[in-house]
Amino acid sequence: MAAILQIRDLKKTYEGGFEALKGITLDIEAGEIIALLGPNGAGKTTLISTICGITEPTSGSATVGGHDIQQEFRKARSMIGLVPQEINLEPFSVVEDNLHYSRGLFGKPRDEALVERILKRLSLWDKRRSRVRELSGGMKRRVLIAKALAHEPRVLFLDEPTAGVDVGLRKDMWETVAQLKSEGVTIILTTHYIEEAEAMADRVGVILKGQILMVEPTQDLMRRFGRKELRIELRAPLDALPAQLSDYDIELADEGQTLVYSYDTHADRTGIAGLMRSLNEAGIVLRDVQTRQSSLEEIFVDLVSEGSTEEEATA
Ligand SMILES: Nc1ncnc2c1ncn2[C@@H]1O[C@H](COP(=O)(O)OP(=O)(O)OP(=O)(O)O)[C@@H](O)[C@H]1O
Repeated sequence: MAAILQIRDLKKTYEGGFEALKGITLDIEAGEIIALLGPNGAGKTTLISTICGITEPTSGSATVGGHDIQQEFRKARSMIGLVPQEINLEPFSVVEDNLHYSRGLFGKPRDEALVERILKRLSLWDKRRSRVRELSGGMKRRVLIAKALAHEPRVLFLDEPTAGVDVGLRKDMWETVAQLKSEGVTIILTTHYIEEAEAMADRVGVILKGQILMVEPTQDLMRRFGRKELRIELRAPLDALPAQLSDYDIELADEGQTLVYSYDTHADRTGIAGLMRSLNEAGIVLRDVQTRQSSLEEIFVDLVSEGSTEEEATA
């Protein structure tokens, strides 16, 4: 099946010559959630704005449901719901009017039942007659999502949906997104919160300086780049590593009180059994052991710093 969103060598140079997108190519399958991760200024918003027709690409192309974003703009755009980073709602507007109005803009007939479903799904039903300015920040964000869904898009862009939202509401938002996915909506979200990508996304795309560094299933990314650490707390501290341990990728920490052994989570053999035997032979007595998997955050920081170094090296 063809990808619902196909992006081909998309470039954007802003007036003044700044290259915000340097050739993005990406396929997104129907029904998946993809998180675009990248530091400030990486080009995430520019990518979304270009696909949504807010910004003109300098070159390259993209299709949504087979419709070219430039040649068939209206068809492509009607398949997209956009939840912008900024809360751009009219403060005096009534919540439900935003949905009816947005549907109208896309030339779709008024549909009370649909608006009711969307508002209920986003826990906004009892606020339907409230004015936007009376709502909390988190509620306003939900109105933005509700509004973006009013014309029944198949693809939803969420540009930093939980920026400035407290932890409880953030989890709430994740549940909403998971529910939308279960209804077949394709979701592309940008985020600074790595845990958000980890919790929600099927795939993660890392964007840096207008380029996609990599796109991988979230689990694969963590397995491939993630390392695990075995931290062994010792009964008595060591001054130096004994010779029996010289073959292991091992370090002393906590002033000799802890041995830290790093190993590949996807290797056939972790070497842990051998290490335990060697410790025994060396007469080292253990007090406690713990394992720790590197987080997506650490992987991301590594990837971004590697990406910057490579770019500098080739510049
Ligand atoms: N209209 C514009 N004219 C010139 N430069 C722009 C314009 N809009 C964005 N840029 C620049 O393009 C780069 C990418 O910006 P963009 O907003 O796409 O990044 P981002 O990855 O979304 O960042 P953030 O996470 O901070 O939102 C930035 O360096 C920004 O200053």
